[in-house]
Amino acid sequence: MEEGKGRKIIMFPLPFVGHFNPMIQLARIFHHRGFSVTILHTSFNFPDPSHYPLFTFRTIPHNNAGGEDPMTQPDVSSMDLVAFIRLLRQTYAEPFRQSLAAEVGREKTVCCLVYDAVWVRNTEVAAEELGIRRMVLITQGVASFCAFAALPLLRDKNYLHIQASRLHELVTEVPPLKVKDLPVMETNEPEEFYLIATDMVKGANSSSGVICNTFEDLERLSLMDISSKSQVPIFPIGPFHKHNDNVLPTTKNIEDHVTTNWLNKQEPESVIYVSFGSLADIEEKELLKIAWGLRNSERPFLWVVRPGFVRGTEWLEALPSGFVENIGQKGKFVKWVNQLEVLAHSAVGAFWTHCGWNSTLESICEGVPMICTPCFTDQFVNARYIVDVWRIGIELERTKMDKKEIERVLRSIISKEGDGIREMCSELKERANVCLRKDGSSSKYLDKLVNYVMSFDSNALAS
Ligand SMILES: O=c1ccn([C@@H]2O[C@H](COP(=O)(O)OP(=O)(O)O[C@H]3O[C@H](CO)[C@@H](O)[C@H](O)[C@H]3O)[C@@H](O)[C@H]2O)c(=O)[nH]1
Repeated sequence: MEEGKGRKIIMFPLPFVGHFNPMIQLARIFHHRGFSVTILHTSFNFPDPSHYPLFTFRTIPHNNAGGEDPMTQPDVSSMDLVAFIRLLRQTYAEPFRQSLAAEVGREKTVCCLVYDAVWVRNTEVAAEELGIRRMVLITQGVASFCAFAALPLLRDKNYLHIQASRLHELVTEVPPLKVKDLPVMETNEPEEFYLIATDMVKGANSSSGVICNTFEDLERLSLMDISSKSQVPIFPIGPFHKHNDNVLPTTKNIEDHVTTNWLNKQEPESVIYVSFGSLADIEEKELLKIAWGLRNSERPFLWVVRPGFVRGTEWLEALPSGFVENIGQKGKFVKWVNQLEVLAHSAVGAFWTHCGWNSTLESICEGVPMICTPCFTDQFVNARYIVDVWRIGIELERTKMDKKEIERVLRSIISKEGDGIREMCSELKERANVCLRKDGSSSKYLDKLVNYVMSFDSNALAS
């Protein structure tokens, strides 16, 4: 399709896998509709552009011209995520403004900026100065966005510092969430976290529109909720990765082939796939509980243990000597996998996940039941919806995790007890397929989005 021909969209992703992947998938969706796309990316975590030949990439340098990169200083690696995001926002605010101005000066066909909701203030000011329309991408679910939007109210009502004895109470302002599901985070900078979360909502509400990686049938009530509170158009066009086989190009390495060969040898729906995404880390003692629980469940498992996953040590050193050898072919440990391929493999019977939004959607699209161990922010919200609303998973709380409980949950989800969950998974998978058909809700919203962006003037001064 050629609708967007001659028009350029500038995109500004947050440089983490869980945020970059959906932005690139969205870029491919726009490209498919004829737009050209330039990605402005921080020098930190700069991707290999040769993997994404459809797009132009420009590096945004850090703010310490000629000096050391503030993002790679030794003390940065020990920072908590909130402090890290604060530093990221400070480091790239002015360089982003200059990069955007240079891009707009060079290109007369720019019709809008699409940026990750977390960047907010830096981008708002820069885009407004240049008269560029800005649209926000929410890489999380809409239910969690609604919970972020409710944070000021919840803070006024003192929910954010509630006693441990009330953690299981329903929060009537944001049902079906319980106090323990509120999208908060353990951090040394709680005020900064509150600022990032509330800025994100304000930034979205003052933008020209919000693009969400979700579909109407999945989050209907939450979509109605934000639409009723916000003046800006909302475009739920997900799941992004299912548009036109929008699978990101990956270079296959030997490890991927070995993993596929191993999966090919397993019984259908027998394997527990374990991955906690790209950011969460765990304590050494948690690693041990997971390892023993997996072993004792006697189910085959595929476990992603990426570097940095265990706080302060290498995972292999944390396990008793001989543990991996004793597991033998029953379990497989890998640093990283092609998750979409793994979830689509017929041998996979359940996904033990931290409930990051991409993993949640990917699992829904493949109809795989989930075991939910959320670690921070939106993951708590996603877990509640997976377990209580969509009924496609079982909760395995991080604080309650011990080897017996793990063993029990792993055995039950793969057995007859998991039948009801599997039925709901198939139903939801089908609904995800339907929304992407020509007359499905996500396809219709995408047409609306394309027409909307087409209505923006190139390098528009009007807003
Ligand atoms: O071995 C692996 C592990 C992960 N992935 C991919 O990496 C992405 C991980 O994304 P997600 O599941 O969302 O987890 P995080 O990396 O933790 O994502 C961050 O960003 C998400 C979107 O904002 C939030 O929902 C999470 O809470 C936040 O931690 C997914 O696309 C996976 O397919 C792989 O390809 N291979």
